[in-house]
Amino acid sequence: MNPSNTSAPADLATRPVPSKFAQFYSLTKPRVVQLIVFCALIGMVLAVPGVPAWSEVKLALIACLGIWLVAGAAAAFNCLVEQGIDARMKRTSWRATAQGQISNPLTLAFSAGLCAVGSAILYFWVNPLTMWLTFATFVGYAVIYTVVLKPLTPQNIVIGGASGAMPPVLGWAAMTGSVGPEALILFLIIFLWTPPHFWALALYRVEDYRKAGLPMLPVTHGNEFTRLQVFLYTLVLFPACLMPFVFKMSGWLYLAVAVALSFGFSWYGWRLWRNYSDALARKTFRFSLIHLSVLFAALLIDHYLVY
Ligand code: HEM
Ligand SMILES: CC(C)=CCC/C(C)=C/CC/C(C)=C/COP(=O)(O)OP(=O)(O)O
Repeated sequence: MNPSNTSAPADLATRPVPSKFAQFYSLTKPRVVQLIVFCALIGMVLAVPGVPAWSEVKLALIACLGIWLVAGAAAAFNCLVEQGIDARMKRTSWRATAQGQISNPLTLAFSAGLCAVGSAILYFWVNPLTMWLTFATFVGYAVIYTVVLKPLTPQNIVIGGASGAMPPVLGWAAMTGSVGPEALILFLIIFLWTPPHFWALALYRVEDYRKAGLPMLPVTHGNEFTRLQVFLYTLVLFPACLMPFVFKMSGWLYLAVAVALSFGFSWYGWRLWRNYSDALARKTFRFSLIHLSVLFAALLIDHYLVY
């Protein structure tokens, strides 16, 4: 057992131990990675004008698999590195690595295995550019964000967010063998979305982060400053979300959805800034997930309506 799990909350003791498969699967942070792969898929869809040929559908599915495996590997590596921190935080103390249910060599082998298989799929069945960009994203999140930036600076998630924003670029590269300006617009949207997404959560989890000794913005700069940053980022994100329409990547349906979602997110940001409660911060975090999922789904639907 990992000695650090002595500080885990008491209710963990009463939880049934998940199966080995479930333990390994949860290390890949499945829900985050699902949205990541979905964003990559939208990059693929927008890269192919009109209705795709069967060969393009197959290529997209294979690329999704490769990106999914490497993203899961990055998440598992993060769990390995952060097991001590995870054990100190209520939200993450249940993780198999924090609980000492999976040994370090096994977690490392799992992460390396997923990364190797995913990279091989991308290299041989998609294209080398996508493999290298995906591998760079792995290093960006697993090493630069997790190991270097997270314990160092409250701007960790702003800089580290660049790796989370890469999926549409990976998707575009998978279908075209290049990186188009349209993919960079989608990158910009996720890049600007990440700070309000994460800081809304960090606001109501601030005690977790304080206990873990991590310099997240609400710990280093306080609640009020972080709320202002959340609000300002939702405002800057607003015009970025309109760019796909402005640059003719999408039509009126997307524009309507983007305006509604952006008003919604800014409205949450404004209310959070003016009148803080943990409940509202939690709702803002949840809305961030709806915002990105529905925005990208609108790009997908619009793409096939327009063509
Ligand atoms: C450096 C960038 C990011 C940071 C620091 C971050 C942080 C977090 C954290 C701490 C959670 C956990 C919430 C919880 O356990 O209650 C979370 C949840 C989530 N994040 Fe992010 N995130 C980032 C980027 C992204 C990106 C790029 C995506 C997708 C494109 C994403 C999608 C999600 C989803 C779907 C959840 C919900 C997971 C669940 O309900 O289990 N995140 N994020
Ligand atoms: C190859 C590829 C596409 C990689 C994608 C990288 C990736 C998984 C990005 C998502 C970002 C993420 C899970 C942040 C969680 O923050 P955290 O690690 O600070 O959260 P925690 O406190 O829950 O560990």
